[in-house]
Amino acid sequence: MELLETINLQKTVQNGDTQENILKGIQLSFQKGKITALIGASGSGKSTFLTILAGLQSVSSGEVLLEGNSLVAMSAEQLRKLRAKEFGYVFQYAHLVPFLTVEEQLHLMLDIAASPLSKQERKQEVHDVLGMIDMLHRQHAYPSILSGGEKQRVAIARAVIHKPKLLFADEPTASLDSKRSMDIMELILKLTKKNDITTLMVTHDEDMLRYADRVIKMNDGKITEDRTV
Ligand SMILES: Nc1ncnc2c1ncn2[C@@H]1O[C@H](COP(=O)(O)OP(=O)(O)OP(=O)(O)O)[C@@H](O)[C@H]1O
Repeated sequence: MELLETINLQKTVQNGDTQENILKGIQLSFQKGKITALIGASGSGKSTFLTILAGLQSVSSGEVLLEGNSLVAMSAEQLRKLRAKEFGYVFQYAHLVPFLTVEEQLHLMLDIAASPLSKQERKQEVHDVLGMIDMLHRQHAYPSILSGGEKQRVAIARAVIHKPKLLFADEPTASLDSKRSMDIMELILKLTKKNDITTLMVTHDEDMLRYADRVIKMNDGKITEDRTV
């Protein structure tokens, strides 16, 4: 069974007097552990598609199946639990909680995901992940003193510390220069491959495609290219 699958996925929105079809029957499946990059012109529907798969937006018709279970059929509460436990999110900006230290950001995520780890195991896990992102020296720092790249490293650690099944990344490197972008992608690769996390990433940056196992191109709400790299 595929990890994630969409069946004839459609999204229609009301723009003034007109109805606009922004996703026009998308049929795709995603294998476990792979990194898929979603590319395409501005307005082609990439973020809409990503946020629907991520359980953050509803469909107009069609299905989204996670290990065969319909996200469309879930109640708001079921979806909230699923998102907290099985999904991780990274956006263009880190969106760290300003009044929590670096290590507290990670502990908070383990709390939200209702991690089965004991207190001691959680401490160890946070310590290990901070080591992996080279941020142990900043564990007691607040976000305001961190650089853009450091903030994004913490955001990525926070997105995967609970070992979600899926990581959704919407332009995770868009706010960074090319060296830092590559560092961030290396980190995403390292952390997701280690835990067999499946990654879906929207990007405008051609240089980031080298980190993907698969590249899907969208145009006007449809898939126009799908290649394994
Ligand atoms: N809730 C909404 N109401 C009305 N129109 C919407 C809504 N959400 C998205 N759209 C429109 O649907 C189209 C697709 O938007 P989407 O954000 O998915 O595109 P995108 O490919 O991610 O674009 P970009 O690369 O610029 O971020 C756009 O024309 C957008 O204006």
